[in-house]
Amino acid sequence: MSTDDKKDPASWHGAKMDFTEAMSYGDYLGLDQILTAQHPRSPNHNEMLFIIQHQTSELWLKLMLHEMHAVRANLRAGELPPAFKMLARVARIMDQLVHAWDVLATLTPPEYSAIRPYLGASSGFQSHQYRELEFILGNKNAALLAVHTKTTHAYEVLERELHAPSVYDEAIMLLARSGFDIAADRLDRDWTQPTVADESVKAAWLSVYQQPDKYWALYELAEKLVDLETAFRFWRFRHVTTVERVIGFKTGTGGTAGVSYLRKMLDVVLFPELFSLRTAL
Ligand code: HEM
Ligand SMILES: N[C@@H](CC(=O)c1ccccc1NC=O)C(=O)O
Repeated sequence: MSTDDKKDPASWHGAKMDFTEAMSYGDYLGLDQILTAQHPRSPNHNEMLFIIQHQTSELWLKLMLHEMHAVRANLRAGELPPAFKMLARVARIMDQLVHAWDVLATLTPPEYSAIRPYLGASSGFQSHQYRELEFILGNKNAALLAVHTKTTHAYEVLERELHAPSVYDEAIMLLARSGFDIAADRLDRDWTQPTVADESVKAAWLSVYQQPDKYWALYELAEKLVDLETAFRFWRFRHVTTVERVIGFKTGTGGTAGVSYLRKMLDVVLFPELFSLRTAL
């Protein structure tokens, strides 16, 4: 690099400097929109943390949904290797969100209490992307559509997802196509209902785990799903413990009892047979 280079505003180590005609980093990423979407409502310094923590979570949720829709399509098409790759990615994203709680836990009760009155009735309970993720994983609950206005895109998406087989339903259909004897009412059911444990599904997964060499792809699928559910459980646990640390046992802004509601959610089992079969191994 010559001294001239350092002085020339059109060149720094050969880097392109003029983007009047070309697409720049910020153009490509839509940074003008993203970086002007933080609107603190309180005078409190810590609200920026609260906003960015949620916005980044929503971006990761968006990617998780993008991946999970593709996982379901790949399972349906019997394309397992790409589905494995995506499931592994989603589990790692979930791990990242688990660790993100460490940042939010730096928010102390008095700091949050200064922000909370400005949140009104808004709550993560109303996150349509979170609800869609629960639905695509099989934790269906039609009653929760009501927080979304009927005419909105979010409502339509959630309604469509409520009626569609979950990723786990697709895995079970794959078991049947692989020759396992799955109960007919498990293969064609009311998809709006949450996953319920089924003995024929448990027996099929048990065979897979008893002969991994014979059923390697299904075995790998099962373990990828267990990885994902494990990460999700950690997320739920960190949520409720962080909430207890920050607001104690106050009622939630979304109207639920708060910590006791979130604790109840720790009982949700997304892929029941994949966990219950372990006792038999
Ligand atoms: C100080 C931080 C937080 C507090 C005090 C808090 C508190 C709560 C409470 C009390 C609920 C129950 C619903 C209600 O009545 O409002 C809830 C639900 C929820 N929160 Fe948070 N939360 C916090 C951070 C977060 C973060 C960072 C996320 C990430 C996106 C999040 C996502 C959710 C979701 C998705 C629900 C619905 C859970 C379900 O229905 O199973 N929350 N939160
Ligand atoms: N439910 C929380 C409020 C809350 O956490 C929240 C409010 C607005 C936007 C995101 C939120 N995060 C998760 O619920 C509370 O009761 O304090």
